[in-house]
Amino acid sequence: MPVCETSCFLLPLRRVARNRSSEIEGRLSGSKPLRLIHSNMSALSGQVQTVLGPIEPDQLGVTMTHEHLTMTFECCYSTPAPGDETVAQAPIQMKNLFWLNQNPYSSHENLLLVQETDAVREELHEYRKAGGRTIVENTTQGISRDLPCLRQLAIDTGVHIIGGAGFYVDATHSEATRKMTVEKLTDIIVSEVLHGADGTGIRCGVIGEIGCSWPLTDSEVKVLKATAHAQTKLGCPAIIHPGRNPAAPFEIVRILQEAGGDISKTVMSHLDRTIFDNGELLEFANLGSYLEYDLFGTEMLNYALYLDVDMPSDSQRVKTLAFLVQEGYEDNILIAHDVHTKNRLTKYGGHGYSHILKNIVPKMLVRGISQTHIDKILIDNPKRWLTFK
Ligand SMILES: CC(=O)NCCS(=O)(=O)O
Repeated sequence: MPVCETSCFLLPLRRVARNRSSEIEGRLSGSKPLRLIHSNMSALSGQVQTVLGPIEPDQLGVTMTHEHLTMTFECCYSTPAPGDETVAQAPIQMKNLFWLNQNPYSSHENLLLVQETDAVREELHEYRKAGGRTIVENTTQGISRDLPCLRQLAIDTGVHIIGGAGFYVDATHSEATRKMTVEKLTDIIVSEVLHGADGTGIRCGVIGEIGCSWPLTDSEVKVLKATAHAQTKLGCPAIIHPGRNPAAPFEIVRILQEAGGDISKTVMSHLDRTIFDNGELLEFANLGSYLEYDLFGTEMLNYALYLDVDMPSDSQRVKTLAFLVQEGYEDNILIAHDVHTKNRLTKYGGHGYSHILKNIVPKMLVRGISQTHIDKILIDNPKRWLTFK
């Protein structure tokens, strides 16, 4: 298990060599052949790849960079506290919603966002009305990725949806995945972007969310290296789910860098529940990845997936964003809700996919984050990240 001492997290950023030739061929939606002439150049260069095909970056508009529209999260089921078994097994109902919001991972039913496509479709219409245009759907192998469903939702709602290539955390890796070499994993990720995933022909437009535990497992390290190799070949965006420890994002960046990854096109997700010290946050920000606060709407006392963590409130998240802007990192910030359980949907009394646009943006303005900075966070930064090199 590669556990790293603090000193190895402080390696300087390295420039990635990007001039190796490659002869990889792929096919764009509708069967146009795609040839990678140089390692980081393809027919996708300068474009963004949605589940309906490539689009111009200017079409993206307001973008949530970390959501799920259909997935299962049974890998993170948490046994209910003694005495809570009955409520945990009851169908979701009004009188249980407070309990559910405090214990979202202790109800099996709540972990099946996959059952809520109609509700999600309605929410996407609301999202468009609120000014939203694009969603990056981060569901990867292991948590029931369903690209045909994403494609249908994009057609039904007009929201641009970008699918994710690669693998979630080790607990969801199959034995076959765990046995794969880095080269094989790289081939799979590259193919999911160039040819389509899960035998569908629907192409992913980002790598990730790539799942990491704390400590990292051997299989996760291989997937990280494969992510870096695929990114080098494709010049594409990547997004990482770090393990629940402040050292995790540093270690992951080091592994990606050493494997030739492009940190400037990589998002570190879930910083809300990962790095709490402002000094440490600035140290991490200096490494050059995008800094994602993607748990907006999640407010709970006991975070069952790691009880040591005090989950911040939305007000505290906004305060951290204001701090990062004040420190000059406005070009690196991304935000989202990471809806991944039923209780987060408005159908179940949750905040839905429009909470940031309806409630958080006004709060950001009140706390001194200017409209120009908000536009960077919601439009310009996602566009830069999602555009293939
Ligand atoms: C789907 C997913 O990975 N969500 C993240 C949940 S966590 O609590 O931030 O780890």
